Amino acid sequence: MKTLIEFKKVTKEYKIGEVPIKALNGVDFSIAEGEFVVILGASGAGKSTILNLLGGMDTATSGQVFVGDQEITRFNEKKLTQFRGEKVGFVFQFYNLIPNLNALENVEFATEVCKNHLDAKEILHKVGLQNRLKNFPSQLSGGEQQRVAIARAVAKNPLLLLCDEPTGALDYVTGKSVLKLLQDLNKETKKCVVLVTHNSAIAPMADKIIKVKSGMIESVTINHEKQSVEGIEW
Ligand SMILES: Nc1ncnc2c1ncn2[C@@H]1O[C@H](COP(=O)(O)OP(=O)(O)OP(=O)(O)O)[C@@H](O)[C@H]1O
Repeated sequence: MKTLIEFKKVTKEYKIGEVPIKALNGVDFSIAEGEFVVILGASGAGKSTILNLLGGMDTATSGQVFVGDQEITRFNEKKLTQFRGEKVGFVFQFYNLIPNLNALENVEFATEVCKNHLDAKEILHKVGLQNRLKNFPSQLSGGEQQRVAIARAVAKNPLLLLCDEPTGALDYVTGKSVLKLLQDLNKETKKCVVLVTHNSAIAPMADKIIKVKSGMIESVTINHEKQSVEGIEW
C-alpha cells in the first residue's frame, strides 16, 4: 500500500519560561493510505503533539512531516491553514460543535471552504442522525454530538481523519458505538483514521498500533488480526 504519512526525526520543544520541554524527541513512523491507526501512550507521552503536528495545528521544532506528496513542515502559515481546512478532518474529545448552529448547519459550516466536500445531509444520515438535523448541540446527547462532529469531519472529504480521545467523554456503550462508526467509515471510505487514546484495550481494532513513551516511539505493530469493535471488551 502507498505511504500517506511519514514522520522523519521529528522533535517538538515547548519553552515555558527558561525550561524547555521536549514533547517529541526524534519520532519516526509511517502510515499507509486507508490504514486505521491507534496511537497509544500514557498521559504526557506526546500523543496529542503528534496529532497536532500531523493536522497542521502546530509546527515541529525539527524533522520532517510528509502527508501525501507534500512536506507539510515546509508550509507557511497560509498553506497550513489551507491544509487544515481542506485535507484534515478533526474529531475531539469534547466535540467542539458551534452551540448556536444546528446539526446540519454545523456540518455545512465546516464544508463551506472545501472544494470536494460531500453532501452534509447524506453524511448525517450515514451517522444515524437523519431525524436530528435541526437540533442544536444542547438538544443532543454526548454520543449524538460526537456523531455530528464525525459527520462534520467526514463531510469535508479529507485526506485523513484525526481523532483525539473521541470516546473520552462518553460512557462505555456510547463510546463503543462511536468507535464502530469510525471503523465502519474507515472501511467504507478507505480514509486513513488516526486515533489517539490511552485505552490500550481498543488496539485490536487497528491495522497499526503506534506506542509512544516519553516523546519517543516505543513500538510500531502491524495487526494482522484486526477485530471488529463489537468483539472487543474492556
Ligand atoms: N502548548 C504546550 N506548551 C507547553 N508544553 C506542552 C504544550 N503541549 C504539550 N506540552 C507538553 O508536552 C508533553 C506531551 O504532551 P501531549 O499533550 O502531547 O501528551 P499526551 O500523550 O497527548 O497526553 P494526554 O493523554 O494527557 O493528553 C507534556 O509534557 C506536555 O505538558
